[in-house]
Amino acid sequence: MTEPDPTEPDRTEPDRTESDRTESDPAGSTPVDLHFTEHGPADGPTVLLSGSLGSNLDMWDPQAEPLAAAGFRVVRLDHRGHGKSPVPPGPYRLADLAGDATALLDRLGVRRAHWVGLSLGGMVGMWLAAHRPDRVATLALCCTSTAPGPPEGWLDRAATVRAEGTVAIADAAVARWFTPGWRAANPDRTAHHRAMIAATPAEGYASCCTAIATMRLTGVLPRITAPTLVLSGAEDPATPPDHGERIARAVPGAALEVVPGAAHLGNVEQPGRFTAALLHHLEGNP
Ligand SMILES: O=C(O)CCC(=O)CC(=O)O
Repeated sequence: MTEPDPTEPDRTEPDRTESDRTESDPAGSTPVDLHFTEHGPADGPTVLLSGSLGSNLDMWDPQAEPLAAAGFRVVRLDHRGHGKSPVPPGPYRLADLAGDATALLDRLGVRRAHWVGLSLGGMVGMWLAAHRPDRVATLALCCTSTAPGPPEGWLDRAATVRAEGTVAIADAAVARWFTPGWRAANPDRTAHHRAMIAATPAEGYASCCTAIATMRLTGVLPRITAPTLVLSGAEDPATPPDHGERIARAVPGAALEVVPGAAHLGNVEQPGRFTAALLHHLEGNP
């Protein structure tokens, strides 16, 4: 049984609209052709890296080469409305983002992939593992949540971005992505990630905020059968470790690791710890 989640009082009832639509249309709306890159051997087991709101696939720079060197075919994607992927008009649902990812796997001829998702990428991974278990070999859920704050906050953020652009939220977001110490020690890399957020199309960013505001994941976690690792950043203000703990309790057999010295983009701030944990998980579940 999933425990009631006191932080998501208005997300505990099943979302009839979402479940009706996902049962009749598990792939969501018409998929778009996502932008992606590949590293590593084409015949290796596929690892799909799926990132956070406001990012592009460069956020996985610290992991791409090490995972490829370990023999994995590493596929990094830009969500719809992000990076170099198309920007269909919103709002979006997690089902839409998951449908784009399965369409990409189809294009690549991959039946099942190891899913590594951070924040929004983890939310899409939870959706996919629950609704399309045939496509997910293993699941790594990094710095993510089933309820990262009240839906109104996400709808307010979407409205701000639609009115003023992503530049309006870039400073606040990058302050959640990295600890103050890391930002002070890495001003160029902080500026690079701030620019990544500010370059995200407003329609894409805002529409993904709506996907987060309307998602209903808590009830489906017990269905997940993929071997699951939950990684949290000890200093993550956006999806704090107790959010990861709740996921790890609800997904059968899930392992949990809390990484010290990491805020929201823990894979960038603590690349060694994150990559080692991912490799241990992937190699332990071939
Ligand atoms: O990063 C995500 O995918 C969702 C959480 C978030 O937006 C963190 C932030 O930038 O504030």
